[in-house]
Amino acid sequence: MLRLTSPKMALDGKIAVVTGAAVGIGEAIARTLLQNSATVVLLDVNDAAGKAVVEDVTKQYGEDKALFLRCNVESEEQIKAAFQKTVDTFGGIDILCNNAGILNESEWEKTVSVNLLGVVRGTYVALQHMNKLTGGRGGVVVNTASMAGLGPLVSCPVYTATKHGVVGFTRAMAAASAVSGYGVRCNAICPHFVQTDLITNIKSKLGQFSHLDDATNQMMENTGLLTVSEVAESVLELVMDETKNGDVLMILKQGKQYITFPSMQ
Ligand SMILES: NC(=O)c1ccc[n+]([C@@H]2O[C@H](COP(=O)([O-])OP(=O)(O)OC[C@H]3O[C@@H](n4cnc5c(N)ncnc54)[C@H](O)[C@@H]3O)[C@@H](O)[C@H]2O)c1
Ligand SMILES: CCCCC[C@H](O)/C=C/C=C\C=C\C=C\[C@@H](O)[C@@H](O)CCCC(=O)O
Repeated sequence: MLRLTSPKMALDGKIAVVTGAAVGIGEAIARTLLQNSATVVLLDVNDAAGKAVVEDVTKQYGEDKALFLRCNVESEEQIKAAFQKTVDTFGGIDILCNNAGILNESEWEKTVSVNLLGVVRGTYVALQHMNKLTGGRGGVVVNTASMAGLGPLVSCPVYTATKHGVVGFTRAMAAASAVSGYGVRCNAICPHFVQTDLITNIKSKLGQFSHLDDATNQMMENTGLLTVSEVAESVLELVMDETKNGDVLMILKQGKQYITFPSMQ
């Protein structure tokens, strides 16, 4: 295939928004998109860390390639403002990575609000800008689910529910977009355990299920930990491969695999 640009230029001119981008997987996603020439808006509630990432990547990629905006994905108002600022500043949105997420079985309603409702809010607001039927130029949404979106974690039933919801929402949105002609692809990643803050002090995050942490800790020991870069590379694959819509990519230490779901027909 004749490449008109180098692979690293593949996202030149594309505008990406990444939620939960200040640290962890989101930071790695933002850096990987920048490395491939996208312009990236980083959204998070951690101002200090988010601004530090932007300061660092600006040295590497130049001015006007990255912007940090404080945005709590629990607030539709803040999401609308951040996305409008993105469009006003850079001219549109081509890529959305709904990545922000927490693990807290005590504050389980907050977990639902961030992990599931935050993905719905982000997708619906982004569609107002990306949908070809309403003046957008199409694009792709990649949602960060989890292996807990494919199978239950005994120690965190609500977290499990949110991630199952992200997988289901992503697949349904992908179908709705395809049938409606929105021109927006929707995909999800399901990483196994990744070395980030989210999995530190797990027992303190399990609430009434803290006595069940052994099974999860044992699984973590058995499977090993993914790096954030390994996860970000999978996000890049789903962003760049325009054949992917409604796809769910499981990411394990030993490799990655697209999930096949039972046919409903
Ligand atoms: N670490 C893992 O083992 C693992 C595995 C699979 C999936 N995930 C998922 O990956 C995503 C990123 O998690 P991580 O491991 O990088 O965790 P992390 O705690 O290192 O980073 C999460 C980021 O999201 C931000 N955030 C939290 N609540 C927010 C909100 N309301 N609005 C905006 N930003 C918010 C945090 O400030 C932080 O910067 C989450 O959705 C998580 O469920 C993590
Ligand atoms: C308490 C840690 C939460 C980490 C959340 C993060 O999203 C990582 C998830 C990684 C793996 C999840 C695997 C789920 C496997 C299930 O299908 C089941 O096989 C697990 C059985 C053991 C258990 O702890 O429930």
